[in-house]
Amino acid sequence: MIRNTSVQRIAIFGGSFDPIHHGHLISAMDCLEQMALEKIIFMPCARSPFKKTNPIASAQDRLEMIRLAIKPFKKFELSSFELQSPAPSYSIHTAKAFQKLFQQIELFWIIGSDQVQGLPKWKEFAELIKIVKFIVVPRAGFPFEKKSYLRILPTSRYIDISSSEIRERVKKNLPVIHLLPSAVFRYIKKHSIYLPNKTDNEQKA
Ligand SMILES: Nc1ncnc2c1ncn2[C@@H]1O[C@H](COP(=O)(O)OP(=O)(O)OP(=O)(O)O)[C@@H](O)[C@H]1O
Ligand SMILES: O=C(O)c1ccc[n+]([C@@H]2O[C@H](COP(=O)([O-])O)[C@@H](O)[C@H]2O)c1
Repeated sequence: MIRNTSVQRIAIFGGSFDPIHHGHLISAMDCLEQMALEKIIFMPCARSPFKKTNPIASAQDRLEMIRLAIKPFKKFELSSFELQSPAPSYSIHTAKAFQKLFQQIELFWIIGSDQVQGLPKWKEFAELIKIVKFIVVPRAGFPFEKKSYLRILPTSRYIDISSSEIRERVKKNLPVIHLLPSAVFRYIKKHSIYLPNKTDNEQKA
């Protein structure tokens, strides 16, 4: 493992990314620019702790879709760290591991505002907020209050796109090309992901 000795402002962007979409990419770029981050690490989870079912697309497909989506962005990186451990993926484990990787790091964790209310229920929350500060990207319908552990973008915007909408639209054979990068769209088509004939169990990670 290579150790980095300079102080860096790094954010982890954790999620199911089932699939990654323009909402994720716009949020990440807004965070990068407005919070003066050095880089953003996209961190697909095995399964989010509060979600009862596994993602529909396999871990390999979600990784590949993220790889394709972030290719044009120099400061976006991808990690398979959470996919190498059994579900669920607890952010405290990831945060501790990344803190150890760097000698001096200011670590952030990007979330949509739909996550803010449930944050205090995250595993080892008191410990987690000693390691990361959460950068909140607003989502329509999810207002939130300021807290010491939250960082709010100076100029924020709403991007009303979700992975669940995309999955539903693919199932119904409705267009989704406007909601995600075209390389991801082509990947979904080529590998027949999110089609109605595949049950959730058949498609589990
Ligand atoms: N359009 C968006 N605007 C702001 N934040 C978003 C947006 N989409 C997702 N996020 C945030 O990105 C993180 C990862 O989200 P996730 O991969 O679960 O996507 P999602 O679109 O919320 O998925 P689903 O619809 O399946 O719940 C979460 O913190 C979520 O709140
Ligand atoms: O650590 C926790 O307890 C915890 C609880 C809920 C969500 N998370 C993380 O939050 C990220 C977004 O999750 P989700 O549900 O929007 O896919 C993902 O990286 C999850 O692992 C983490």
